[in-house]
Amino acid sequence: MELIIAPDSRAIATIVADAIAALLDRKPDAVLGVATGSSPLAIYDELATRYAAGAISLAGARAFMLDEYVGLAADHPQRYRNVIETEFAGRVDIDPANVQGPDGLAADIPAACAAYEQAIVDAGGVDVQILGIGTDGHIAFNEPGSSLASRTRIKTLTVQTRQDNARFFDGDLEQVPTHCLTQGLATIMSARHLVLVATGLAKAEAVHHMVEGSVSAMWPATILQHHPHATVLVDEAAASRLQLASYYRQTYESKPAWQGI
Ligand SMILES: N[C@@H]1[C@@H](O)[C@H](O)[C@@H](COP(=O)(O)O)O[C@@H]1O
Repeated sequence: MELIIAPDSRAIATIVADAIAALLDRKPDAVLGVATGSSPLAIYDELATRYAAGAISLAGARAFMLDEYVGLAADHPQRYRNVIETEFAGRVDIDPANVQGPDGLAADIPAACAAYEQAIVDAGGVDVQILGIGTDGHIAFNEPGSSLASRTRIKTLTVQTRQDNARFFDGDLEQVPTHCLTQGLATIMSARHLVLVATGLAKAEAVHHMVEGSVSAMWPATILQHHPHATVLVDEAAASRLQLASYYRQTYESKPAWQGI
């Protein structure tokens, strides 16, 4: 696992956008894994800026979403499909038909989850998966206790996650759905490169466990320790509980630029 401590989310976004631009250069039909939440927003801003400047094109790219709330109306602004359209897909030239997500309105949820897994396989797998992390260490919506071998399925959200996300629902916990569909931890682990972004003090404990704790379903993000190519980008606040912070800094500072992330 590579750990990068950067000054702020803009600096993080530049590093991640550089990696995505390099990927698109060598593979114009790259498969991106896109995440919701506030953590990836600066990355989407940076990609939109580079697209507007003519520096990158996502015309051939494909994208798969991590997760979706169950039961939110098709036009609900917090439906993750709509959030991804607003924050990412609608700001670049990706073909909307090439952006897929789990169907939180499916009548047959197990069938929809199986079909989603197959769609990712049929696309050749995800090249780079952008991830955030919940304060309880969840990735996508794999809450504590999630099987480390899980695939796309329905999950019950914890009260903590619903409270964390209530800010997107007028601060009203009752409006936050209780269930979601989410890629499983094994689904996420199948991506060729994982890029996890975390900023702010509220993430410091989860980041510490993810990077330096024991691998455990109680801190689902610890599964990244088993990935051969995982990059974790954090700001100073999110890094504040890391025991080996100075080692990570030295390692990144002495890394040749040509290596990228
Ligand atoms: N399902 C999403 C996760 O993918 C995201 O990582 C997490 C953290 O969100 P934020 O980046 O806003 O802190 O929120 C939600 O639970």
